[in-house]
Amino acid sequence: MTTLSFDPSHPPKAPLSGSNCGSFGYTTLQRRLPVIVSKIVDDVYRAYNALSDTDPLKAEKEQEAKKIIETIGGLRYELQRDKPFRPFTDTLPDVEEWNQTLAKYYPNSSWYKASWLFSECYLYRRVKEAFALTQHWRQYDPFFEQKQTVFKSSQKAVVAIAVQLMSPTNENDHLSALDVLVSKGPESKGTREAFLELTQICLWGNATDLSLLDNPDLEKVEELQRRLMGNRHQAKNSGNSSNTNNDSSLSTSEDSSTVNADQSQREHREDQEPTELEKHAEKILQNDTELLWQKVKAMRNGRVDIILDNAGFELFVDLVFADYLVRAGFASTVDFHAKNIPWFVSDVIPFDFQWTIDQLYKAGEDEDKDNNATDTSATSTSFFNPSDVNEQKALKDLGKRWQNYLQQGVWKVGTHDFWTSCFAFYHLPSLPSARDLFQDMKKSDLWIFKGDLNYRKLVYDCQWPTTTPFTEAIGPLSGKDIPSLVSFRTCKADVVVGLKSGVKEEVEKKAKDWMISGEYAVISFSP
Ligand SMILES: O=P(O)(O)OC[C@H]1O[C@](O)(CO)[C@@H](O)[C@@H]1O
Repeated sequence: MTTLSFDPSHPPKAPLSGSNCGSFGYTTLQRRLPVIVSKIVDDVYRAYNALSDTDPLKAEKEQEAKKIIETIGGLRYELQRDKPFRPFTDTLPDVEEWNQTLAKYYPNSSWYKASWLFSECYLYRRVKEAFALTQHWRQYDPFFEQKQTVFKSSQKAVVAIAVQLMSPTNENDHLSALDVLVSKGPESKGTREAFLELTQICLWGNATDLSLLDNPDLEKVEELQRRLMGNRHQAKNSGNSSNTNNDSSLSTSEDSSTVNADQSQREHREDQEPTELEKHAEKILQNDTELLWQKVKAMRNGRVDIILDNAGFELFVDLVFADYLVRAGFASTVDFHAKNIPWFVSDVIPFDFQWTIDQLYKAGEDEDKDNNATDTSATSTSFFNPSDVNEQKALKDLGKRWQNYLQQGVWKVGTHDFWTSCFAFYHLPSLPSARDLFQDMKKSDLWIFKGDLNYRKLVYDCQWPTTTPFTEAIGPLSGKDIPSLVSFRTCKADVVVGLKSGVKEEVEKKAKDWMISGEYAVISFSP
């Protein structure tokens, strides 16, 4: 392996590490990861118990499943006893790089000695190894069921957004709300307002990820989404599934085609309570939305790359945002980057991506089976099943539109081992194994990084003072030959940069756990 221009074990500042007692890294290694690992054991146990007696390979599958359970149990033991890292033994294409990195940069290192970032990535790669060493379970995603369950609890929010985007704005009008908004062109007020609202929805979609919720309380997830999408739900719950919701820019501006009407609605709104999204805007501690808008506004038929984070509701709102960029004419292609292997519990793998779109266009239809890699999960009714025909139609239309984007190459979904390596994004321009990815991504106009882990990898997960400029913390990624990039991230790890002086002290007074609770966020832009 060629020598790296940045030694992954020596970031530019002291790394976050499990060795710092009381840090979130420590809590994660001590408490959170053992729970996550135990849930994998439970999942595999359930999966092999659900194997059909008529399956001729049942005995073989069962034997392999027991081996996986034993291996994962061993992994938990190594983690809890802080045993030294060992090399990987499977034959996946990234093994050589992992093993060379371990040997060169982490000799004699272990879970609590290494950086938190490395240890955590190593753990998920070891989980993959346990499955990769089998014949029948190599494609199995032990997190799929959890992702599915939580996404199901997002149905109300998903339906509400779909209805808002897809419903005609009035009876004589066949155009959907989003189309009306963007039909006035990129410079129009409606297009800008839709942008402002959708960036926030896209941002806060990152607040409910499964690795943070050890025991996801589905009611809490729903409540959070209800609060964020508050005004949409009020409209929906009052039986109004078309666009008469006055508090949302997706339904107000220009949908009556007169700016005057829009203005009077805005004036009327001034007397009202701020919307939930407006209230949440105060919690965006670095908010570069305006800089991002200036960039996006100047783009015509460009290329956007979205480095995805979580499946479920977050993926859904990412797709909504990508749809907006296409319909407004800012982007003619969107390249989505998913993970190659199950990662940090709820990260999107390509199967999740297609599955999500499938569930939308199949809304309300009966179907036979869902297929994870084994025959263990079966459902007899469709995943989304709203009783209202307009709601069903909105989901279906959205799903069909997105499927068309995929078929026409407007949207592309790719993976690369770089995203599930141990490397921080500092290494993207210089890592030989990522050269193809980097060369391709350089053709883009804008990179959008979703979520906490991507942010940690952007800023190398180290102990930066919070006032460090974002462009400094991302090192080589702020270089001249790199496209503009933005990170949409709710804060779930103890590293935050880009704050004005005094902000940290202020927010600390309000919430001691502000860095890790997912309640606060940043939208950080690098031109
Ligand atoms: O899904 P996200 O937003 O990348 O978050 C991943 C989570 O996992 C962690 O990396 C730790 O397990 C946290 O930093 C973060 O809360």
